[in-house]
Amino acid sequence: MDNHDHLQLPSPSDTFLFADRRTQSTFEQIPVIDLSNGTSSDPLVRRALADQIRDACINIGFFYAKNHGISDDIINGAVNAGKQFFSLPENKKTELDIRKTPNFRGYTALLQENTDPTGNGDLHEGFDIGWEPDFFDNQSLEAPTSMYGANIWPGEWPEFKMAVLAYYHAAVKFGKVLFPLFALALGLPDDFFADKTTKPAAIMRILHYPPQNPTSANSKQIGIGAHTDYECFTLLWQDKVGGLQIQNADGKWIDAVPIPGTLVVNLGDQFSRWTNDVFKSTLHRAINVSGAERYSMPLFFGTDYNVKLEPIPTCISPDNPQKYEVVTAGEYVKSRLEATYAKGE
Ligand SMILES: O=C(O)CCC(=O)C(=O)O
Ligand SMILES: [Fe+2]
Repeated sequence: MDNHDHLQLPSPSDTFLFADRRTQSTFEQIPVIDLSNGTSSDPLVRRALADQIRDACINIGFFYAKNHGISDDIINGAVNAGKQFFSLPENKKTELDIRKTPNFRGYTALLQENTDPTGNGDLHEGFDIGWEPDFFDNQSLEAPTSMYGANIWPGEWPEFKMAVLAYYHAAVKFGKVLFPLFALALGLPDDFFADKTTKPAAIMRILHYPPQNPTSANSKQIGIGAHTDYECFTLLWQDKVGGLQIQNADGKWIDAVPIPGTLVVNLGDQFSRWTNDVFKSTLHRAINVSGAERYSMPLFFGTDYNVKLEPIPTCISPDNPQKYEVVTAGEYVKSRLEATYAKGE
């Protein structure tokens, strides 16, 4: 006997037809999910966790993950490295201009990005890194597409690289805990995404949002314009300042207030495509009217470049026919990134 008698595994007849479970919920709150058992092998524990994740994904597209296992030291190391980097003179930062790299790595200046196509540029600056083969194994630095390949780093500053990579590794590791739970949440085998995330397309950013005048908060220039993310899911660390907002089905902006010790997890458009919109990639934006500098660190976790974003059969029904043409994950993200950076050219 164990203490899970009250929990039931789904019987085969319960096999979810997710297409019929989509909701248009008008959420006001974002749930907090405790991931301390995220790596448990107990099927009942995993099922219970996956059920919470499924509810959040179907109704909201966002949740807070607590007990994610990334230490404060690692988080603070990366944020502080970012703060120091952003305080460098502009010409030092633009030496690493993201538009000079073929694989979207490096520095983005204020207003250089335009995440909402109707906006006039985003009021943040950023520094981006991504997956390099050496991070996880000894494969050669073959670059099958321009999305892979080396990062660029500020010269003669090894501490910066170490601190940022330490967070990167830790966040990727946590992402690898979540992928099987998302699979379970979709009624799929635990390892459904394993062979699709061998070279994970995981771009990490450190973002700096200078404060903006509250009276301009509805203008076309905000911290990051309204958008959905491009990959499967995003892990976002945010500081205590606040400013992230999420739109519910009524069009109301709900504050994703900072909760210390948590990461915000939100779904992106790769997952909308896998699930034919059953899992929501919810519109969000950030506006920093706090008067203080704001820092955040998103990590966008997608599948390997060549994986096709084919809808999962249980997410299709006569009432929810296939919505998206099948494209590869990498080409999809690349086209979205190109559009985001087109403004500053
Ligand atoms: O900084 C934030 O709170 C949100 C960042 C974001 O939405 C993004 O980078 O896609
Ligand atoms: Fe986002």
